[in-house]
Amino acid sequence: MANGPVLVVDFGAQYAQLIARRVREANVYSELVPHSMPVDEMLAKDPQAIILSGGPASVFEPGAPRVDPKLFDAGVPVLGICYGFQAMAYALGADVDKAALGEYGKTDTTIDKTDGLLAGSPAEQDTWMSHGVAVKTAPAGFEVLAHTEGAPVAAMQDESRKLYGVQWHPEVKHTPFGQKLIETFLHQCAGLPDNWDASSIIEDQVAKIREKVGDAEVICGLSGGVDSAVAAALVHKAIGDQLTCVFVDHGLLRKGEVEQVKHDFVAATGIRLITVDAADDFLEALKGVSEPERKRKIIGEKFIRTFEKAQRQVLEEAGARGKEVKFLVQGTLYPDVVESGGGDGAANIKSHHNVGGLPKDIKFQLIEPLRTLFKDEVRAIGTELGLPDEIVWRQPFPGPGLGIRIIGEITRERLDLLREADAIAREELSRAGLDRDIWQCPVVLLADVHSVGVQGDERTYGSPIVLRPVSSEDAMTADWSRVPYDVLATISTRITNECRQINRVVLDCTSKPPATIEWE
Ligand SMILES: Nc1ncnc2c1ncn2[C@@H]1O[C@H](COP(=O)(O)OP(=O)(O)OP(=O)(O)O)[C@@H](O)[C@H]1O
Ligand SMILES: O=c1[nH]c(=O)c2[nH+]cn([C@@H]3O[C@H](COP(=O)(O)O)[C@@H](O)[C@H]3O)c2[nH]1
Ligand SMILES: NC(=O)CC[C@H](N)C(=O)O
Ligand SMILES: [Mg+2]
Repeated sequence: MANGPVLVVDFGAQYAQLIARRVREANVYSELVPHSMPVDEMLAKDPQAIILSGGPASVFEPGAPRVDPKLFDAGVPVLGICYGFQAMAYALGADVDKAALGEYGKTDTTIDKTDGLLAGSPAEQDTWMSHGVAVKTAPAGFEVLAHTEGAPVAAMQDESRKLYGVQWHPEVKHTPFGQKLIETFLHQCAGLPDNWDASSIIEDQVAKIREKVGDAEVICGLSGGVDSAVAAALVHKAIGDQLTCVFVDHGLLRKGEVEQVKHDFVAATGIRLITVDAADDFLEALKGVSEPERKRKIIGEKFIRTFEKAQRQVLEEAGARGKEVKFLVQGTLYPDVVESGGGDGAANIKSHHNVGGLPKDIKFQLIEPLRTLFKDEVRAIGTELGLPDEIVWRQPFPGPGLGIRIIGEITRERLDLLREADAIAREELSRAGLDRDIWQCPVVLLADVHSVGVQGDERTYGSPIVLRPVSSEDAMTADWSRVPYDVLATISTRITNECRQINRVVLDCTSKPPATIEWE
């Protein structure tokens, strides 16, 4: 039997990685490949099964990506989802055309046959749909398993060839039986064992890192956050003392952060760490800049220059004078990549400093063992590696730090002010026991906005502070947290009393989408 990965073929879907992630959740190894990869190359990977993703195109239009029918004769189980399902049906000669009724969102679905792919499924169920094209008749050899008002064939299978397709999206949380369908496809239809979990990811990455690095020296950009701590622990497991972590104090950190990271990280991991004070350098380069993308690009470049400059000190501390540092480890996750426009056909929402903000002439080779994963998976790996809860459950803090939380130009005075307000908010949220309920709470200074206040019978004309507490699972979507009013009241009173220039505290009650978590 094949023992390669389950291949997820990306047709430009919003959530192709989400399919790969659901497969991992079913304890099966998966890899994402672009639809432009020739079928022979896909089959050369010895896939145990193939999932065809959704996508924006209409399969009958010129230029739409097609599937080579050869794929269906290879004896590999295939599941088509939405566009992937339509493309499969079209390639096998079915009638695929504009739907009589487009279906977007929750859709009543009738299951005609609870068998094979839909074994054990309730006869009526809600599914999440997003389609304007429909499969009108099933290809020869297939049986129809389900229909909806707009999709005469909403699910189909040919058990003898192990080919399956669904019009709906089983990968989204809003399809209640979605994960069950994916598990049935993998374990029952394709007969795959569940043998892939956090410890397999660790083993796999450790082997890959060892092979790539050899006896070279490696640095890791360490922020004290979850992602870089887990990446560092993983690389340390692979190459031990060849790794040195570099923590950059860019002047955009929160109150007390430098001391806390230095102490906690080394105490928890014993990994060698050097701290570089680069605040003057970063703040000089950011002088006069208010446009968020420019800030991000400057910060991304300065990080790399700082790592380059730190090289000599790193080699000295590592007892490796005369060698060079060839690799840079970063704790990049998939959301950083997709938001920076790095997904196949995905839009650039913001250039995360560690992906879209990197300079072109970077001379390090990157090691990013978490690049295809989501935060909750990374947390599971951190726990498996033995990192303490304080690190694994730390709230995210963006690499560009307070630099993207001052709306307007960054100055030392504004940073000091924001640092105080942020420290108060964090202290009160922790005191109220809300640390685990809240994913993170950006505190944002609207530096160029002024409003009138009255303090001590005097007129003031100060700037507002925004509180942005959110709940989330993976930062791809988020909701605003319903923090109790009395906690908000305490934070507001303390900030306006203790930070003289602030005369107003406001709450951001917007979900993501339409907003993002950070303001810039
Ligand atoms: N102050 C810093 N010094 C060195 N490297 C940094 C710093 N801030 C960020 N980085 C690098 O950039 C990467 C991306 O930052 P990001 O904030 O997404 O991750 P993180 O800080 O490790 O985790 P979290 O999302 O939990 O804050 C980090 O994993 C790390 O490699
Ligand atoms: O390391 C980072 N570099 C960045 O440039 C960056 N921008 C946003 N973030 C963090 O990513 C998550 C999603 O943020 P947004 O909803 O604001 O896009 C949230 O957790 C943000 O704090 C960043 N992290
Ligand atoms: N989400 C999808 O994969 C959509 C498929 C196709 N573009 C349709 O509208 O039916
Ligand atoms: Mg961070």
